Amino acid sequence: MFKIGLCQMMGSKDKEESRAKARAMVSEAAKNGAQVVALPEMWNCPYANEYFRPYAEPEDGPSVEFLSNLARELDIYLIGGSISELSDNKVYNTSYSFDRSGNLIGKHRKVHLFDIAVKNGIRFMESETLSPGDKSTVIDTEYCKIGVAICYDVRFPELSRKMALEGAKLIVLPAAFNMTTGPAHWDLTMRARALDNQVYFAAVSPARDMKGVYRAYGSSCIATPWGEFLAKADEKETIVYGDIDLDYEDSIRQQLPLLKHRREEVY
Ligand SMILES: O=C(O)CCC(=O)C(=O)O
Repeated sequence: MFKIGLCQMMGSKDKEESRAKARAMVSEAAKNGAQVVALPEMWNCPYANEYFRPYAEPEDGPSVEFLSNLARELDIYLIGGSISELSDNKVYNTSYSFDRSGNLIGKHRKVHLFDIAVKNGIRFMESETLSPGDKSTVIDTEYCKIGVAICYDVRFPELSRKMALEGAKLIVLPAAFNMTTGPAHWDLTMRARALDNQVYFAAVSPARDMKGVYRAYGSSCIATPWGEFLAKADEKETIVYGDIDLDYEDSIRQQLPLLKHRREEVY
């Protein structure tokens, strides 16, 4: 059993301010006993194509160093939301994860780019500026294996299934759904990925900024292997906590052995 804390933070256009906010919220989560803490998608960059390249940093840039130091100082596992990464002149939406000593133990580049145009709703074309990653990501911790994916990645059940089959007991999703697809699909999708893989599924959004360039749906949440919400936020800045009970997960998997009943030869 361990405690996770999801920091539903309000980012800023000013990177220094975003770092200060992240430091304050991650520190509070650690003080309140969270051993694994997560930040949202693009926590230090406004969520719009025009900002991704100017805000992008290489892996040896200040934001990765900041996250590593924070994990070490607070003695926690930190899933560092996502930031804009610059590599070989390409820009990626990338999540870095750290152990208690601040070592980088995982790097996930968003695999599925968010290119959608919903009638009378949102249009967003991440592929205008971002390049996709090409790997799934499962990190090893002293508690369990943790899968990491980013936002739109949640819509592709194959990715979560792959991580579950690789042993992930918890999947953490830095995400920033919007006010069109959030109300329609957020709850359902997070609970479905938890239920169909019998994992804990934790999604961490930015808080909703009514003055910002993007209105995030908020609603950071933890769904259980039984498909229920253990905890869920509204749209305001807050920290969501939950106890990840691996014995409970095992017992669900024993009582309802979905993963064992798969018939891969049929499909
Ligand atoms: O899938 C959605 O509806 C939202 C996805 C998104 O906002 C993202 O990938 O950043």
